[in-house]
Amino acid sequence: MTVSTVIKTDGLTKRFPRVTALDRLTVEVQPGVVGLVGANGAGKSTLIKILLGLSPATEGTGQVLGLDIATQGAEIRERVGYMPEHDCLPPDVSATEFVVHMARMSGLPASAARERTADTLRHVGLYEERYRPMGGYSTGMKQRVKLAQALVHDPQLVLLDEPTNGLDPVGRDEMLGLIRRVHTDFGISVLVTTHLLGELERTCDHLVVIDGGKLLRSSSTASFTEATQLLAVEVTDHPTDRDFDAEAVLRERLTAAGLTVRPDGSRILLVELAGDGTYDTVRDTVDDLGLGLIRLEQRRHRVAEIFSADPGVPAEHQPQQAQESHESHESHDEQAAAVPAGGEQA
Ligand SMILES: Nc1ncnc2c1ncn2[C@@H]1O[C@H](COP(=O)(O)OP(=O)(O)OP(=O)(O)O)[C@@H](O)[C@H]1O
Repeated sequence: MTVSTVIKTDGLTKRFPRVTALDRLTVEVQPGVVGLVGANGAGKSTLIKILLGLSPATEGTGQVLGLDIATQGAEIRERVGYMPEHDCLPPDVSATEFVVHMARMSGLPASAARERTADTLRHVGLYEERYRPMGGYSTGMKQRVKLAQALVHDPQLVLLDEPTNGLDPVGRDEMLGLIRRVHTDFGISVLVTTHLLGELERTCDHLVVIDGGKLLRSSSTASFTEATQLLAVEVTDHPTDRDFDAEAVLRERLTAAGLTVRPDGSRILLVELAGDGTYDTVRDTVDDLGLGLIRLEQRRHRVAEIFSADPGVPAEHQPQQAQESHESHESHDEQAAAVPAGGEQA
């Protein structure tokens, strides 16, 4: 373990009477924003509770910030913030009262607790509302309070369990921005869980993917989303001929030029890259046909592919990609990037 390692587990196992929630999980997490990816029931919440020393492992060992999860739970919780998945806020108290209380529980003196609470609530974007009872808060406001209480004691690491749950696309984007800033503005490391993959691709430096309690892969986000050998091509309709099937004719011409082409949905063609000349061939063919180019871009891999590529992962274990794409207000280009290299919509 290097000095800067924030989380390290070795053979971590958690067995419940009817299910093995974690199965010999060995993983190391460095500082930064790290996504813990897995479908519902993959073992994410169980791992977080074990890392906090709140639930004992059945087998295996682990350290958080160099502290032993089996014997130093209290020290870990002093240095780590935790945002639980479920609604845990008392409805009759205000955000200020609640976060001050949590700060006092973490050992801050009264005046420091009040000061830190005001700063932290401002940081997460709660202003006048912070004096109102939380029972009347929207889901987005409640998620912000939960984040604030995780940050109020100035931890070195925060564990955020599904922080975007229940939020609409705008709320999700705001929360993801906040999470990113927790690291960039304050240098706090973040381990964030979600079953929405696109979110993590945009927010995290590194991803740990688990399924059925087992580690599928742990690597940088960039290595999950590296470029494929496919060009996505989208063209305009013919300017004058309404009956001209632009995609079909273009496909025919590109194939005749020696390229391998297949359709991807109704408007996009996927062209296999065969050297640098492929770009020129596509551009010239589109131009010859009197069409305009809307898109000519190299496809990137998606995190979702690790699940579809692993035959051991049944369909019900697949994290949500499609639902997210439909709900999200990503730009047209990002939507396109949501289509895996295999050609089918995830
Ligand atoms: N206290 C418990 N007793 C028995 N089984 C449990 C307990 N807690 C979790 N499990 C089981 O362990 C497995 C992993 O659950 P866990 O909550 O860690 O998954 P998760 O990845 O966090 O999913 P979710 O996003 O749905 O919370 C599931 O099959 C779950 O039913």
